[in-house]
Formats: sequence, structure tokens, C-alpha cells
Amino acid sequence: MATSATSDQVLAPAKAANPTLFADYATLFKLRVSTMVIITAGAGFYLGSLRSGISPFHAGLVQALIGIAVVTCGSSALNQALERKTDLLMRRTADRPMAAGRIGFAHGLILGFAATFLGSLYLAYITNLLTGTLTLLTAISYVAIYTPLKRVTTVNTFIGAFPGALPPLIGWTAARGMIEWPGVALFAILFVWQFPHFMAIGWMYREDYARAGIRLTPTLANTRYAARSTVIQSLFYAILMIPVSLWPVSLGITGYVYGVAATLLGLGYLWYTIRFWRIVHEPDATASRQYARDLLRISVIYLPLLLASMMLDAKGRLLF
Ligand code: HEM
Ligand SMILES: CC(C)=CCC/C(C)=C/CC/C(C)=C/COP(=O)(O)OP(=O)(O)O
Repeated sequence: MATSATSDQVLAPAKAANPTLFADYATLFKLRVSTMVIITAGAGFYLGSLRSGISPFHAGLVQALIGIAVVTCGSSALNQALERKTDLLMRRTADRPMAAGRIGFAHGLILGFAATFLGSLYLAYITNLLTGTLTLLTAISYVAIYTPLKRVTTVNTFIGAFPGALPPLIGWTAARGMIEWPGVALFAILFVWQFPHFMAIGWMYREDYARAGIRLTPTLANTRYAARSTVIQSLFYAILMIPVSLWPVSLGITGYVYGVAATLLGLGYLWYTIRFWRIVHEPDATASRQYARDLLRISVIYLPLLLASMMLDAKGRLLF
């Protein structure tokens, strides 16, 4: 079981720093994760536009992505407002602006609420009601369901995978105005992709997470059991990733060239997940952290490459 946090365990941040307000906002808005969220939403919009036989490159794309970006940043700020105390207990997050007290609670909360609600309203107005509602529900499930559950049950990551997977479907509905199977296929791809991604992260930072009382599979008390469970779940989803990533081919939105690329990329992702198996035999070695780090790196390379190949081989006319 994960150990619970106590106030005397507050950590010194990993790096002593004196960031500017600009740098603090970048951390508050989780710039790297949010950028990837916007890329996935952009892919959904692009494919949806081609399905409609219109060029994806028009003002609507930029407007939709701005709206989605604003809500994503807002929900990241709200997530950090809620987690400012547990963030202070983890080396990875102790220097976050709200945890470290450089951005006040009210400041983060007002910014987060304003961005989340105004961004969703803007999306409803500029795209369609479905997209605005879906985006708001994504933010609510991330902030109000997944975030509190992190300290309650290891199921939190399964639940968090829903808001994580919705952005490409949101991109699709922004272009098409309705939920359709290709949009659902994009959701499924993102959903499955996340498991090896966060299992690797959970393993890398398991001491941090356990110290803060955050319940991820890798933080379970029996290290060998935790390692085995982490790897089995990661392998299950990495294997599933290959057929799920081929779904767009059978739906006719991409061609066979994408099918070949998706299979090769999927095998690469699976290879790094199989390599991650070694944590079962050497759970305490520094090497085990490296296998996890490599899997995390591959996960964030695999996803944009998969989406790029899907977009390059998408069926439909590209009118600039
Ligand atoms: C339940 C689902 C997820 C969890 C628990 C999770 C957790 C995390 C955590 C804790 C990190 C920080 C790792 C570090 O600082 O070393 C991270 C990094 C990252 N995540 Fe996720 N994530 C999830 C889903 C997603 C989704 C849906 C996306 C985007 C589509 C995403 C994109 C990224 C990116 C781009 C990074 C940066 C990696 C790097 O710094 O090299 N994640 N994730
Ligand atoms: C369109 C829209 C509103 C999208 C928002 C969805 C979103 C930001 C999903 C991110 C995926 C996710 C559950 C990350 C969890 O990291 P964490 O928050 O547990 O990571 P941490 O430990 O670094 O805080």
C-alpha cells in the first residue's frame, strides 16, 4: 500500500531555481503535456475536415485549437491548485509554482476556472455546442474525478485515461459536429497508448508517489508484485495498441501505407515495453529506472509519429 504523506516530509526541490512568472506559467499550464494534447486534437480536426471534403487549413482549425489549449491549460492549473500540498512532497513536483508558493492559491484557482469555463464557452460558440460540452466534461473529469482519486485508488489512472483520450475526439467533433466511429477510433488509440506511458512514469517516480500517498500500481508495497503487475498491464496495452492503431484503416479514413507504418511503430513501442519486463528481475537497480525512462521517451515519440503517418496517408482531398 502507498504510504501516506505527513507535513514533515516536505522536500527541497530537485533544482534550486528562481523562475520568472513566465516560466512559472509554463509549469502551471504543463506546457509539454498540453502541447501533446493540442497535437492530438489537431490530428482529430485534420482528419474530420478531410472526411467532410474540406481543407483542414482554415481559421476554424486555429480557433478550435486555441479554445482547446485554453481549457487544457486551465484544467492543468486547477489540477495543481488541488495538488499543491502533495506536489510539495514529491521531488519531481516540489518546485511547481503553487506548491512552492510563488503563485498563490486564489491566483491559480481564478486563472484555472476562468480559462476552463471561458475556453469551453468560446469553443461552444466558435465550433459547436457538442465540442464545448465535451471539452468542459473532459476538464471536469480530469480535475474533479481523476485528480482526487489519485490518493484513493490505483484505478485512478484508468479513469484519468478518459480525459487523456478525449482531445482527438474533441478535434473531430469540432470539424464534424458529431461523434462518429473514426473519432471514437482516435479516442481508443489515445486511451490504450497511455497505459505503458504512465506505468513507466509510475515506476520511475514510485518513491515520490508513495511518499505523497498517490496510488499508482508501481507504488504497491510488495516491490516484486508491483513490478510484475506494472509490466503485465503495460504489455497488455502495448499488444492491444497494434490492432487498435489499425482501426482507422478498416474505417477507411487512412490507407495501407499508414497500416504498415502503424504496425512497425507499434512493434517498436511493444519492444520497449517488453524490455521494461526486466524491472521484474531487477526492481531495485538503477537500470530498472532507465528501462522505464526509455519507455516514457518512446511513448512520447511514438504518438506524434503515429498521428503524423495517419495524417499523411489520410483519405480525402487536401485543398489549401
Ligand atoms: C492517466 C494518464 C496520464 C498520466 C497519469 C500521465 C502522467 C504524466 C507525468 C507524471 C508526466 C511527467 C513525467 C516527468 O516529469 O518525467 C508525464 C509526461 C508527459 N505526458 Fe503524460 N500522463 C498521462 C496521459 C498523457 C496524455 C493523454 C498525454 C498527451 C496526449 C500525455 C503527454 C505527456 C508528455 C508529452 C509528457 C512529457 C514527457 C517528457 O517530458 O519527456 N500524457 N505524463
Ligand atoms: C481538453 C482538455 C480539458 C484536456 C485535459 C486533459 C488532460 C490535461 C489530460 C492529461 C492526461 C492526464 C490524466 C495526465 C495526468 O497527469 P497528472 O495530472 O496526474 O500529472 P502530475 O503528476 O504531473 O500532476
